[in-house]
Amino acid sequence: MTRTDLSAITQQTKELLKKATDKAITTADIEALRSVLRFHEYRYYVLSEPLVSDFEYDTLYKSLEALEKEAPDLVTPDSPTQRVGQGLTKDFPTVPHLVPMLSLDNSYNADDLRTFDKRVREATGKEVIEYCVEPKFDGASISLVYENDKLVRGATRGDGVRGDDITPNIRQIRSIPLTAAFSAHGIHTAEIRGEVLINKNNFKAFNDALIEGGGQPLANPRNAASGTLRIKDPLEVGRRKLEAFVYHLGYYTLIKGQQEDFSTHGETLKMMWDLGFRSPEKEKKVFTGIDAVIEYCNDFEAGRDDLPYEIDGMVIKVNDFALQDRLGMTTHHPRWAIAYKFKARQATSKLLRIDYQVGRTGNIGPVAKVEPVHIGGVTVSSVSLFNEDVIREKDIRIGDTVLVERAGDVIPYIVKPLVELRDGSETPIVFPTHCPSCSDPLFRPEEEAAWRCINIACPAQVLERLFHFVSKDAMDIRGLGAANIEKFHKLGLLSSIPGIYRLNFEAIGSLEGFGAKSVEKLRAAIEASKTQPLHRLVFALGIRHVGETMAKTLANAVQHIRDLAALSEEQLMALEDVGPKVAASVHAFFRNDDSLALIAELEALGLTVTNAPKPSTGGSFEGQSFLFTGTLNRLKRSQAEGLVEQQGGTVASGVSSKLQYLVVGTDAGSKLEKAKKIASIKILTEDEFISLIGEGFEG
Ligand SMILES: NC(=O)c1ccc[n+]([C@@H]2O[C@H](COP(=O)([O-])OP(=O)(O)OC[C@H]3O[C@@H](n4cnc5c(N)ncnc54)[C@H](O)[C@@H]3O)[C@@H](O)[C@H]2O)c1
Repeated sequence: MTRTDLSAITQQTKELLKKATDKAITTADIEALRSVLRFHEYRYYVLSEPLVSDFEYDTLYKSLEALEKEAPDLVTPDSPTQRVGQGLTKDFPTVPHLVPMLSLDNSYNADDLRTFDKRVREATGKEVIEYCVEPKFDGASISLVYENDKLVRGATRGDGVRGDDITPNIRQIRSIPLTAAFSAHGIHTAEIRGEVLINKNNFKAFNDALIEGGGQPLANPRNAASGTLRIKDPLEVGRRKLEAFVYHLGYYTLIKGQQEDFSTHGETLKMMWDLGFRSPEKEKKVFTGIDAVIEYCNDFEAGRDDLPYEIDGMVIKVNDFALQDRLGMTTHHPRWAIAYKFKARQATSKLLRIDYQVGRTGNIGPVAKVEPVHIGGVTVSSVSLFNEDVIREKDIRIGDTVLVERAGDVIPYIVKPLVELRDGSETPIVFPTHCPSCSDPLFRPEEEAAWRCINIACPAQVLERLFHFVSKDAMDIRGLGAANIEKFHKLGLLSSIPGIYRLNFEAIGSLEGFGAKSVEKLRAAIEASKTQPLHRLVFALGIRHVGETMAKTLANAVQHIRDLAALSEEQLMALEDVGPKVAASVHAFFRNDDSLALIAELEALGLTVTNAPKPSTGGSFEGQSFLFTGTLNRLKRSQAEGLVEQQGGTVASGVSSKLQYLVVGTDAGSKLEKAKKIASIKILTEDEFISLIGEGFEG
């Protein structure tokens, strides 16, 4: 496809989207809609490089569906509504599915689900329907055929009728059993459906390795899973640690004289779980009536980010097989099921300009300003680009249409520019040579990705250092937020960290918006911060490469903060998890006269600069250290660590002979291997850890 074709079809997509939003689409648009949808399906299924968001695709798809409903004579057999996406490659032999692998109808809100329920009730003549609700796994669909209890074939969904035969790759996925006793349920041949996924941790590790090797990271775990299934090297597939959930018994034949022992979808999920598959048996719930279904979908969406794998919605299925048969299917989807899609996480937008932010250590962070776009329930208009290398590697230009992703708590980022959509008006990004705040020339130290301003009096840096010092995880001074710091700085009331402890409260009291009460609160918060434990002060100083955990390691190693100045780089490196980079940075900080003067000043102002022995908390973990590895399923990592600290224990940063407990979640890696070699370390599962906490736990 040439660039002109591409820009024509993009233009056409935009026009149709606008018409769809304005409800101005007519049957005259039907052919254009079809060809545009076919084009985007090819980009999505075959190239794994979509040019529009799923929501935009679905909007056009729904418009076509509505038009065809209005004018059934205009439906053609090759219409996108009459088939599922094209996903056949030329790399594998193809095999027919025993029954077609269809898509799902989509819903986006409670009203859509109520309409679906109404339709089902009307078609079946039932007053209430029993539904089985389960997560919609966001990976690549597969079909597995078992004969005489043996896995004989694994295929992709392909075009829904035929799929790529990828049996050798499928055999590498450990959660897919090679034998499963279907015969115990009277079944001779079974075709089951599932989704292949790569969990978030493995995806991250995989992308990190790609980046390290100089490659481009993959956009999301779904692309990673579907791409991996199609590589022609089964051992490499095995190394990528794919996982599979199976969620549907699509077809089966019975052994002569036998009878099936299930009559609902929920029962088959349990059966597959008992046969050794990973089915959503633990996640599924069966409800009578749609209201409880809606509530469960909302609850699941709220907890989506805590799952170790990606889901993009829920699937609601009529539970009773007899009712499913009565409802039947269209050429595109079964009428007895619907997907409830969560809010989208990706969208396209236009890159308008780059702003440059000065960090507290003088690093210059480019921030892309994009046309405001809704992603995952929030409006995104600023996206960090981290450093100049990211811009160069991704070849991002002003005026580009960019694919923006925002997943859960993760800050939004630019996946890539859509190079195909360039029309020549885009301009390369020219990195500044001088600090945008103080105009000093910028430096880029060797082996670093960031340009820096090294003027420590640079106003932007002063502000950032103050923001960091008072922040929640540092000295936690409430009432001294960014807006107040900026205001006081502007008025000349605050220009350095010690200045916080010398604030002129009288002057502040006379400012607009500050009553006697708020001034008193601020004074009390500042006063209280003086007794924060030493590790918070170490963190608050904003030493490069020293995060919260490292600050604890450093603070625990000394009596007085000044003692850190006496440690050589070698001595620092002997501390847990301190590498050469951290050691060099800490050493440089404490050998600097300005830093020592700052510490002396803070000590004179009454801040805690010594490491007082911790009073006994009487907690049951007193004196014990814990480390967590792998993905926890019941607790969030931060929650688990908090529980340890609450009980008087400490959280270690690595495996060593000083560690007492290693708590192991799913997919634990090298830490577990290392810990197994040290006999004194007790290895606990998450459940064992929770029972150790005992009755205090209410999670
Ligand atoms: N952005 C684009 O350009 C573009 C292009 C084409 C398609 N799409 C997206 O893809 C969607 C269509 O893709 P699709 O046909 O794969 O449909 P889908 O992804 O919306 O839903 C169907 C699929 O869900 C999967 N699934 C996961 N968990 C399941 C469970 N528990 N039970 C049943 N199925 C489960 C199955 O693989 C099934 O094939 C569109 O709605 C659109 O959002 C986007």
